Amino acid sequence: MTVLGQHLYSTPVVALRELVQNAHDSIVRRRMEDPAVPEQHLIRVEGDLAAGIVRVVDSGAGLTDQEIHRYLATVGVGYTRKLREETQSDELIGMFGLGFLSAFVLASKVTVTTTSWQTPGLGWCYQSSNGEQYTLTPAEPRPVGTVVELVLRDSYRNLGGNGMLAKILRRYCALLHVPVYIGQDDEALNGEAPPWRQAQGAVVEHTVQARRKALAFATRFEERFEPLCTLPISAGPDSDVRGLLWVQDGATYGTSDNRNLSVFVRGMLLDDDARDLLPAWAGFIGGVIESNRLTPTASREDLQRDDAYHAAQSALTEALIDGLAQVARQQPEAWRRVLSRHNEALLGAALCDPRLFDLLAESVRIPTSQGDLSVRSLLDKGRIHINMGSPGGFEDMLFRALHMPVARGDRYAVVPFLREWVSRHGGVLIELGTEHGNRKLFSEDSLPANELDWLNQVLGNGEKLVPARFEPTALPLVVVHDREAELKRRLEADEADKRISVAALQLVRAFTAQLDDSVTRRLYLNLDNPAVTQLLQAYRQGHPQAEEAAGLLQALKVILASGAEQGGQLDLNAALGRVNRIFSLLLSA
Ligand SMILES: Nc1ncnc2c1ncn2[C@@H]1O[C@H](COP(=O)(O)OP(=O)(O)OP(=O)(O)O)[C@@H](O)[C@H]1O
Repeated sequence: MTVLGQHLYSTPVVALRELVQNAHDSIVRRRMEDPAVPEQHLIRVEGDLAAGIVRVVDSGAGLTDQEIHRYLATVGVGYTRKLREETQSDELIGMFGLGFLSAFVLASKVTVTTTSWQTPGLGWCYQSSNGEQYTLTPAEPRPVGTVVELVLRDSYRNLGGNGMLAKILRRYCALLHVPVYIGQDDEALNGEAPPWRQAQGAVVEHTVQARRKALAFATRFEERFEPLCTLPISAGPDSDVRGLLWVQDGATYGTSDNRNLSVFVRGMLLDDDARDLLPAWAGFIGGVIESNRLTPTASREDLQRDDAYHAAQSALTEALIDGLAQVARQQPEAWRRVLSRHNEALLGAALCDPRLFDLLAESVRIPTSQGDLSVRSLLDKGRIHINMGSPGGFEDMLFRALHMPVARGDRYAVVPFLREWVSRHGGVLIELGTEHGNRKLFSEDSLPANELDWLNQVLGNGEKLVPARFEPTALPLVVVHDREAELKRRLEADEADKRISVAALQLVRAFTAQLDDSVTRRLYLNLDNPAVTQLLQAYRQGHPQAEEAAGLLQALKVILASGAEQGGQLDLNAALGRVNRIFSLLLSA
């Protein structure tokens, strides 16, 4: 009893939902069985704060004394399941024969007064303080239906307030098909049907007015964000899921997960955090859905991962992709806001589905050294440059000199997105800092061995010297860090080992084994640069000042590198000293 009553549910408040659900099922039963059934049915939940009492009143089928013994008082057995199996009804909610027990968690005494439609002249009163022992006595007949009265335990007395009851039940019962009234209210808390039930036919019409209604509905459900625009979900052949998704109006980062999905089964809220039904990339999506096919677990707070669940998952992904495409087509202003709020998440999303990629390819923005730009404005003669290092590296310096933006490969999803983009739309992606990328940026050339030796001596600080030709020609030389070698070092560092699992580590090792880290820095010397050509000429002619002039270039290298990164390895003060010395040498000559 303790396990079933107390530990099955995450919160004792669920008991209120269970009682309203029983009232609902009893009304459905009466509609099916009682030929003289009244037109109007209702459920009324009344609280008495001072007395610490809650009453749930229904105009349902009521129970006979036999039924009380057999169904209400027997754990794991319910008339509801029997009826459900006989009629295959989609309306009945209960199935496990357990929910009523949860009342004893909230209440020190439960009294059920009931009159069955089968015996309208008789009343029965069930009473129990623990669900194990109970009494059943005849009572004054009441109008057909049932009153369940809870005398609340001290710790739950606040549930006796009508305001509190309304707050709780508004969430659970928002989509229930029978009106639920609180206290003496004459307006039901679930009076307004959700937008998808109001629409004629299967598909929600997309008029401005319908959109406004849907947005107002979404606003009531989304607690943390303002909904930005809504996306309808209609039932299809594989899944009966219907409802509404919306894009949240709050900035996300690539991996933010604010998915928020409430699932109603047969009109009753089952799970208000069913985020796994939404695709993982939809971190900026909220929604409400309903279905009769999804199967609750016994606690009725989660869903079984069955065929219906997987069908619902696919239906939601489809609705999401179609819905976003529709917003892009029909609501340009909302679409602009979607793009600006969730740019980073959408970059990642685009990689998960080719249709999303098509939708977003031209409109998402790529973070670059010059701010966020569309892929088109990053293209330079069919080439897109991407910095595989962190910002502030030589790549940024080089591209600043070229007046060209370079994409930031250190940001979420940028590298795979750009790779996908060029594979679909053509163009060349130059990944700077990788050997492959460098070869595209610097066309390597050669020099005689003696010249290379001398240059190494006067310009080098342990880098590999590579004679090359590159833009801008005004730049005589640049030190380039090998990003793959850096990555290899980082991945193989001991501290990384501690943070990752053995399996992941094996993968990492397999990957890094392929990376050549024998060269960590290359010094590209620009043979198109006038200073470099003159220097080489001076060396060849045995010019007495050739070494001093080289010293100036070496100083420039150090100064540029210190502005870029890891200048710490080079002596900036010595370089500045050399500039001063050569300066005074020139002027005194
Ligand atoms: N208000 C009510 N009016 C009429 N019958 C009721 C009422 N509440 C409970 N019952 C009867 O008692 C049975 C047991 O109820 P209980 O809440 O324990 O389980 P259930 O609703 O059948 O299933 P679940 O555990 O899935 O909610 C019901 O099947 C129904 O026959």
